[in-house]
Amino acid sequence: PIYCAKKTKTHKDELGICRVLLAELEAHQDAWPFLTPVNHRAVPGYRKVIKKPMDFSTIKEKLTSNQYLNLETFIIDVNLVFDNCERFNEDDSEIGRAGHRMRRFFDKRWTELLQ
Ligand SMILES: Cc1nnc(-c2cnn(C)c2N)n1CCCn1ccnc1
Repeated sequence: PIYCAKKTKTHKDELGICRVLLAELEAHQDAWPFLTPVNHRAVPGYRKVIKKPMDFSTIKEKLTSNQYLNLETFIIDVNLVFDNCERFNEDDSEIGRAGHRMRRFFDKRWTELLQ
């Protein structure tokens, strides 16, 4: 059609996309470092270095308690998981590599879902 309005997504549509994306992140084989909050009592330096801890279970709790205004605020929290991982872990480490793989997977999936 000549006139093609950009279909705006309702809040419900966006939250549906967040649920799909989070389920895929949690199911990913490289998700294991990010499934639950880092135990900062057991990980020296973590609380000092990482000002805003974030993990997939916390994101799920925020999603189910309607704390995300839109897809963007959800994406900000997911990226926080990966940015924290990069800050605290060497690129050439098990957890560092898992973080890079998960970020690449997430970037690919949300751009696909938004097309
Ligand atoms: C996420 C994340 N970023 N850094 C760590 C971590 C935890 N301990 N150490 C020495 C790190 N560098 N994590 C959490 C990884 C959670 N984990 C570790 C083994 N199974 C889950």
